Amino acid sequence: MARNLIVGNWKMNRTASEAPSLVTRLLELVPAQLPVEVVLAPPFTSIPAVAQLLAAANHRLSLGAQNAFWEDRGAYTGEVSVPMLADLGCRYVILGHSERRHLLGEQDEAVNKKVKAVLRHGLFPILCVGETLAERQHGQTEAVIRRQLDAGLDGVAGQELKNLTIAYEPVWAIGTGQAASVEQAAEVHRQIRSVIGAIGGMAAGGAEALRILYGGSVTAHNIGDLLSSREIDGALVGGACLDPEVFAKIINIAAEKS
Ligand SMILES: O=C[C@H](O)COP(=O)(O)O
Repeated sequence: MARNLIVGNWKMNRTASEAPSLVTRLLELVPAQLPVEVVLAPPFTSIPAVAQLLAAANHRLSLGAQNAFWEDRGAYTGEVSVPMLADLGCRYVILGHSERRHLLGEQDEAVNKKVKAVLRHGLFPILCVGETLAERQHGQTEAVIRRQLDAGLDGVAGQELKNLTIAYEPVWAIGTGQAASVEQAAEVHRQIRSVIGAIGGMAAGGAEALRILYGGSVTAHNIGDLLSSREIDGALVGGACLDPEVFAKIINIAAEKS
């Protein structure tokens, strides 16, 4: 498994008719074999179109989703289950994104059920955690991260943690153009590693293999510096992944750093 992981979270952007031009251009710009793992996470409606293009191009890019429900099937209007995503070829599922927590009221308990459902079906959850600006200013960053990890991973067995990726996304850095500094990100990544180490009952350093991504205003200009820190194992990219030229630059810089 490649150490670095770059995930493009399209959020609620691009229709299914618009998706192919973005992906086709990206595939032209990025080599088929990469020393870095790349995941495209389009909206649910574009997943089939993107899956088809990736399969036809025989490219090693993976597919991800931006959310999933915890039950497999049933009367849950508007929800999409993990088996439905697996059936479309999704490998990763982003969970607990701050936009879902803050704009849609998603609670830790729901995030936890989703993490467990994704693991149960053999897919890979990307659990997002991060503090607001007010929480950082009040010195609560570590406590917030610890709460989100403890609650989000409640009941997850130690051996399942190897399939988990964490994305540290300070809310104040998302879509603002003001990314966290490498030092700020690395400090929180160290805290995350220590919390996960404790949850997994690992000895000190045992959580070293855990992949922790940074997200929040990642660009082609700052990805190189971010990945120079050994604490940062990749990026969850929002706005910049919608421009194939920029996203390809990010991927190619990450490949050089791998
Ligand atoms: O999931 C991606 C993050 O929310 C970051 O978004 P951004 O790169 O537009 O700041």
